[in-house]
Amino acid sequence: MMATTLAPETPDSPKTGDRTPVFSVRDMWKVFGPKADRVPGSPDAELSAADLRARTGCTAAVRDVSFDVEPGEVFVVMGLSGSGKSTLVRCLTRLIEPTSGTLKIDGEDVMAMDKARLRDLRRHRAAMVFQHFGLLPHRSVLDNIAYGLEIQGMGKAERRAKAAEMVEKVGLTGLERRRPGQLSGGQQQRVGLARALAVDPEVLLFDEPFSALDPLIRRDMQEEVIRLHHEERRTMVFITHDLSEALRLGDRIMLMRDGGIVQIGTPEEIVGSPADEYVRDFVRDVPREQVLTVRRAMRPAKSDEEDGGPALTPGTTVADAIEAVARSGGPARVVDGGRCLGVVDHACLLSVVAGLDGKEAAAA
Ligand SMILES: Nc1ncnc2c1ncn2[C@@H]1O[C@H](COP(=O)(O)OP(=O)(O)OP(=O)(O)O)[C@@H](O)[C@H]1O
Repeated sequence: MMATTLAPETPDSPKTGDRTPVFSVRDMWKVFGPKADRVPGSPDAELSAADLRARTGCTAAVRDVSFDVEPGEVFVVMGLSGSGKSTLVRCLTRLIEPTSGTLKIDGEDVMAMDKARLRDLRRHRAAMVFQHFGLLPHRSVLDNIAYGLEIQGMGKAERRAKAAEMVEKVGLTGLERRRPGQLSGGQQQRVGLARALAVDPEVLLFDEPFSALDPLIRRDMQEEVIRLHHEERRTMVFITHDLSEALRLGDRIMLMRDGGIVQIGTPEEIVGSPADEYVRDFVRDVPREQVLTVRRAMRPAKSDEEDGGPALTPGTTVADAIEAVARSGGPARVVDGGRCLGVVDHACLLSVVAGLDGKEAAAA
């Protein structure tokens, strides 16, 4: 069994559990190699990746994976190269056929879908944005964006009008007539994004879309995704091997290693309560004060502290709380819906930064 931690509900993260998940994955395996379907459920399934390869010639790219993607969340799949991210996300629309397990979209069994239904799923419900944008070189920006609509059979005038809307949405106004070769990498990725958005899919799947971009443009594109997400609340599954990208974008992060899940949690849970040494190592250099919040740092308020001092929401980062406490010179209250949940002072903020908050703080 893989150790998985499911995120608890918090006021700042999308609610879980009260709606049908967009994707629901259970016990999924994808094994490449000879007689791959014999591996799941057999004693070989317990072997390490290297031993499995040596004994059977098979690679378990996805290993007994179970998780839900909730409506409206940005769900980040993170892991080192070869950990199984791309294979897993391609399995979600059966671009790669899972070897075993169950898979549902909005409660509907994806494994039972016939070819026509699957085509419909990929065209209308789950659009993919790739690292290599796959743009058509001889078509204009506008026609590239309209391409998915053309495949859907939409008439020319209608699809161009829709594409023009998307041009504006992703900040490409003025570039509609250009060919992809006349655009920068970041602009080309915006075209890829606009093309995926144009079909108005329920969920966007991003496969390392920004890894070829230089850092400043990458940052721009991340902000674009965050802005779009805030505007539309569209569900997004985002693959990256970059931890800072995962922390910036993810409502929840699923960390993979050797095809399995090591931990699923909010950025705060991953950084603040790593599931094991592997995760701890992964997050070692993360500036904790920028990810952890006062929810984790606070202590109970004494009776004379409940009314005075600055008020912070529970989602305030420790970095912002340090500034508030330094300015006021005294403790700050953590207030939610008019109720004082606790206070943060110099000592508790410092212990979070120093990584001394540990289990007692989480329990409190
Ligand atoms: N068609 C295939 N046949 C055999 N093995 C494969 C195939 N595709 C992927 N693999 C193996 O499955 C494992 C997971 O690969 P995958 O591409 O999903 O990882 P990834 O985490 O997306 O890596 P990267 O970040 O480098 O893209 C790797 O060991 C890879 O070599």
